[in-house]
Amino acid sequence: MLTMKDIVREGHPALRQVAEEVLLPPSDEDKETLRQMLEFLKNSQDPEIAEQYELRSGVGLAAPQLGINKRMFAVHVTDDKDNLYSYGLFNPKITRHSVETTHLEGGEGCLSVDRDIPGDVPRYKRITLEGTTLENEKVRLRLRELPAIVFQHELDHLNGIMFYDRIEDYAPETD
Ligand SMILES: Cc1nc(NNC(=O)[C@H](CC2CCCC2)CN(O)CO)c(F)c(N2CCN3CCOC[C@@H]3C2)n1
Ligand code: NI
Repeated sequence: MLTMKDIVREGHPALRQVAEEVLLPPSDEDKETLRQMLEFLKNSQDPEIAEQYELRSGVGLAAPQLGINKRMFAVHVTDDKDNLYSYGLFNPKITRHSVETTHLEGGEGCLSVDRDIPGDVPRYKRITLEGTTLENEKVRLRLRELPAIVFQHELDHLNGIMFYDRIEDYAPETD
């Protein structure tokens, strides 16, 4: 099973690369890796398992965070209407997005970043994302709010972008 020791941290070159497309149909090895990533997220959201294996909780995980330079990520997140979005996706891409943006209250974090970095991370409020599932089926997802934010955070990892790259540096407010 994957644990925190498998997750690379800031400074590892994989976090700043543009990951390579996965050849389809996905190999058994790529499917196994993606399945393990999804399992990590589920484990990390189980209080007992998370405590036992000292896992930081996650709702998303991208292959570059394992030092794997491939365009694939896993998401396991529930939205405000209790809809569960649980996917392992190969070669995801955003095909449409709202002009409107949103951000996570309290900012974002990252399992590859061992420090708190405050600041709003602007994300599209709504996105349409296409990709290939673990069952090698093309899927088109229309996402909004938290799921949309999570998928955008993971897609950024496939392009070597960290959440704090998107925090605008405001001039300090003059009182
Ligand atoms: C929002 C949130 N971010 C958590 N961690 N950070 C991550 O997932 C990073 C990715 C997220 C950071 C901001 C957007 C994407 C990992 N990243 O670095 C991957 O690239 C959480 F753990 C979490 N939840 C809420 C739901 N809860 C259900 C019960 O179990 C605990 C779980 C905790 N919500
Ligand atoms: Ni991250």
